[in-house]
Amino acid sequence: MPHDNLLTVSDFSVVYDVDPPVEAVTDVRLELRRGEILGLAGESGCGKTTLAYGVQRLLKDPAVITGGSASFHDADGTDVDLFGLDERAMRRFRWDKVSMVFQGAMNALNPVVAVGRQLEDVYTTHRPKLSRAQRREECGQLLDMVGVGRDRFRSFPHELSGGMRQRVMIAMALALRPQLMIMDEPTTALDVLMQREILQQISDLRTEFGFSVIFITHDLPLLLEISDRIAVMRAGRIVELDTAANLYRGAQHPYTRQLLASFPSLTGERGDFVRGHGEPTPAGAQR
Ligand SMILES: Nc1ncnc2c1ncn2[C@@H]1O[C@H](COP(=O)(O)OP(=O)(O)OP(=O)(O)O)[C@@H](O)[C@H]1O
Repeated sequence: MPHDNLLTVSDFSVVYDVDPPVEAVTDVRLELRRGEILGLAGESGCGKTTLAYGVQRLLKDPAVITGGSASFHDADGTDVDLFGLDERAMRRFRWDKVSMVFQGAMNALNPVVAVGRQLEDVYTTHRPKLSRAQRREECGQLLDMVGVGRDRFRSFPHELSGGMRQRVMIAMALALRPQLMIMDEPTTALDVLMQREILQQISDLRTEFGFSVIFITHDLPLLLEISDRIAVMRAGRIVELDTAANLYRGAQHPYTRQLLASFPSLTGERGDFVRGHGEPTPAGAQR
């Protein structure tokens, strides 16, 4: 039986070794459940990206992991100590188990290669045993799943809108069926309608495939809608972690309340945080 959690992070700390040193993440404890969408909220500079990249050991100098551990509970029943793997094993782990979609990802596509071909390359590199026909079929399915459509296989990036290109990147992130997807402001550059459609799709795909998502954004109203649970970070620490519904209805920490109150769409006329008609419904509130 696989562990209920996918990832356990304990007492994790990261310092940027500059003068004076920046304590970007301090003593973070986090348990990510299998199949959940966990939102990471907090103001710019509070350490969200450092935390998400740090547990995958993707940070470079001057970042120094000064303490803590991270354990990945693989669906096959094994526990992987992320800070104990050598570089090679870590690279393989990142490809097989985790994938990332970030804000500018859609601009990372090669402009002179058709998007389907770029998707196919993921399989050529990482699933060399697949036949060409199998690869093509997988790519077609993926393009359909993310709402691009397999008929766009031969399109070049410039022939697709930003939203479509970002969907192609999501297809790539899904290609190897990761257990964890880390999304860092993946829809921030897109218009609201496109943003909504993509988020709905991510949520549906998560239900279908059972992967977990760590979703990073400073857009708290959006997190309330799509997350199962939300961790609120401030100055490198998680100050509150609860279901979206509980945070929305009764945040405990003054900073969380302050953060909620800073979004006009969540506040009343006097700027208080209130619940009312037409407000976004937190994901967890419907269950
Ligand atoms: N290379 C670096 N050198 C020094 N300090 C850094 C470096 N990268 C980040 N920091 C600092 O570490 C802290 C956390 O930054 P981080 O990018 O993790 O925050 P964030 O919450 O993801 O912010 P944003 O939403 O703006 O991306 C900030 O104070 C930032 O200035």
